[in-house]
Amino acid sequence: MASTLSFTKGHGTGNDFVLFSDPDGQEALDPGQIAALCDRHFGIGADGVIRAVRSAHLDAGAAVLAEDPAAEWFMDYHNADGSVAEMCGNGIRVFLHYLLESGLVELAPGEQLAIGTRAGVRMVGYDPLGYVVDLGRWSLVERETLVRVKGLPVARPGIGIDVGNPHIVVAVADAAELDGAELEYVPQLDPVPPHGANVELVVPGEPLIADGVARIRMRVHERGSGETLSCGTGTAAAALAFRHWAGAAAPNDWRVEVPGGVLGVRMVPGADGEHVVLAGPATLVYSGTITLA
Ligand SMILES: N[C@@H](CCC[C@H](N)C(=O)O)C(=O)O
Repeated sequence: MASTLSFTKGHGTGNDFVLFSDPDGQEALDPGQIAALCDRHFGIGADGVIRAVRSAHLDAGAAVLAEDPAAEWFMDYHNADGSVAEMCGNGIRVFLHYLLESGLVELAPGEQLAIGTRAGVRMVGYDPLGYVVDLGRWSLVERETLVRVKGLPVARPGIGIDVGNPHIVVAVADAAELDGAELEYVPQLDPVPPHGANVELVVPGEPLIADGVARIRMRVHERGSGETLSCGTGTAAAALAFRHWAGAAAPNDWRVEVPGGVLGVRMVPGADGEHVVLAGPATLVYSGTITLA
């Protein structure tokens, strides 16, 4: 039977999402419905779907409530093809904006809110410069992957970075090579990582470092969504990979230019190890209703 869904369309630097609220966990969508909503010709069109559900009403919510009982809301994120992802850095920043605009939470500038995700609890907040998320502890994956991207002359080595979800970052030769990559096609990975990966291509800014801030350019092919205009966790992974390559002289403050805008990434000390923090704009574009098949 057909039913109606009230949704809001939002984006962070062009990485776009369909958001809806389901506080009591009554309206989980199946992968086919998610893919239909994200279809850019026959649906609303988006890189992913985000359901706002109380952690108490979701199986995956038990672990986040054990980690932090304050994590009342869970960001139930799905990629455009209907697959589940552990984390979405742009999505969680847009999610906070949506929770605030919908009146589901109250938060003053500079305060932080605990949000449940499949990667664990993440702290989010906002200030006059944008919406900010602490992506938590990151890790380097001890495995080099050979990445073949259509439009690039040779396969290149990629470095694995985990920021709650998996990424492989590849340094390409120059801006022309970055622009020439045909990222609408799925990159070929060897070996294939156990859960797949988002693939980021990066080049240094000119100059790489100015006034204590490092700048890079990035394009991304997202697992489950294809090429997107931005990927928040991807920009964090790209900055972390570049800092790894650049060595001790590299700063902890990064600006990552993506096709949809610029995001800020900062590495900060945490009680449990180094954390990576992502900041940038989050926009709600319109709200509507749609009939679900
Ligand atoms: N766009 C997101 C990442 C979304 C999930 C990703 N496609 C995956 O499967 O891991 C971001 O802003 O981080």
